[in-house]
Amino acid sequence: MSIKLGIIGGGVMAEAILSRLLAQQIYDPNTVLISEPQQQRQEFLQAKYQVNVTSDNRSVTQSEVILLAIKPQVLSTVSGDLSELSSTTLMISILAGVPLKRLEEIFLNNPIIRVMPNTPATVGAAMTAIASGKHVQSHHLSLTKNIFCAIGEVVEVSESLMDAVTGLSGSGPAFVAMMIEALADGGVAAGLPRAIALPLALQTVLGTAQLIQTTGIHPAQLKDQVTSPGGTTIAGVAQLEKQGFRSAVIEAVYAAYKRSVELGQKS
Ligand SMILES: NC(=O)C1=CN([C@@H]2O[C@H](COP(=O)(O)OP(=O)(O)OC[C@H]3O[C@@H](n4cnc5c(N)ncnc54)[C@H](OP(=O)(O)O)[C@@H]3O)[C@@H](O)[C@H]2O)C=CC1
Ligand SMILES: O=C(O)[C@@H]1CCC=N1
Repeated sequence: MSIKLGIIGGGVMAEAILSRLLAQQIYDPNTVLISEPQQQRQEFLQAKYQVNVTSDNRSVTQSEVILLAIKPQVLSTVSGDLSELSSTTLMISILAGVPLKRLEEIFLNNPIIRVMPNTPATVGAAMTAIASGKHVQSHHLSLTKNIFCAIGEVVEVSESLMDAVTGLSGSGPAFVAMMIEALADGGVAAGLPRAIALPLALQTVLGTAQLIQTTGIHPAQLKDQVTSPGGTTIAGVAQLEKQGFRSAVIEAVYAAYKRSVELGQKS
């Protein structure tokens, strides 16, 4: 069977996307080829997902779609392997920071779409932003939306916003995971067994996100609703403000954005 989806780099994000695409039957495993240097990782991916694997990036060049899922730092090395690329292959890059302009210098005539998904892809709850390059036609965009709608929500943005997207929703799962961990630690400090604290923390974050999403309430209004006069919540809120919680989160997203810009300049 011919290869429809070639993936270069079989790491964390490739697996997060692949697992969902196969579960949703967007691709048959026979039609997927992953190029990955580590033999142990190849064997793992082949055994778990029944996909084709290789260590030779050149084997992927005739795929209908190529998902570039390597680190931005190895793009130059990988581009040398793709000199025989078919000009009809749709290139989808999830590389943080790397601009379309740079990708179009490498893959001269190919349609290229810059995409920033996130790891909740594994459970179909990703947030993905996409920006199209100059050779992209409507059928390329439809194909890309079809792929990324299968792993969660999709938004089309101007490329100039992609580094900011990367700082927020690309890196965001790590920040939220730290918040969940810290909430659970707080519960443990207050005497809860960890086995109880973690599910409480998790459901609190999940439920709050659902509440804000479903009702459309502003986050500040929800905070006010929870905060009884002279009560427990305002005592906690005062501590968060004293410790610079909101500022820390803002600065985290901004630092991730700046790093995305920097990675693009180095690519
Ligand atoms: N992790 C995330 O949450 C997100 C990541 N991204 C982007 O996705 C990309 C991949 O990130 P992530 O999955 O976290 O990284 P990983 O390091 O987990 O995956 C990259 C994979 O590429 C392999 N690789 C290295 N060199 C080559 C090569 N020359 N040819 C083919 N494969 C190679 C690596 O192998 P080895 O380990 O042996 O080096 C590794 O398995 C990055 O560009 C990142 O910016 C985008 C959104 C979210
Ligand atoms: O940390 C990184 O560079 C990648 C990009 C977005 C999430 N992870």
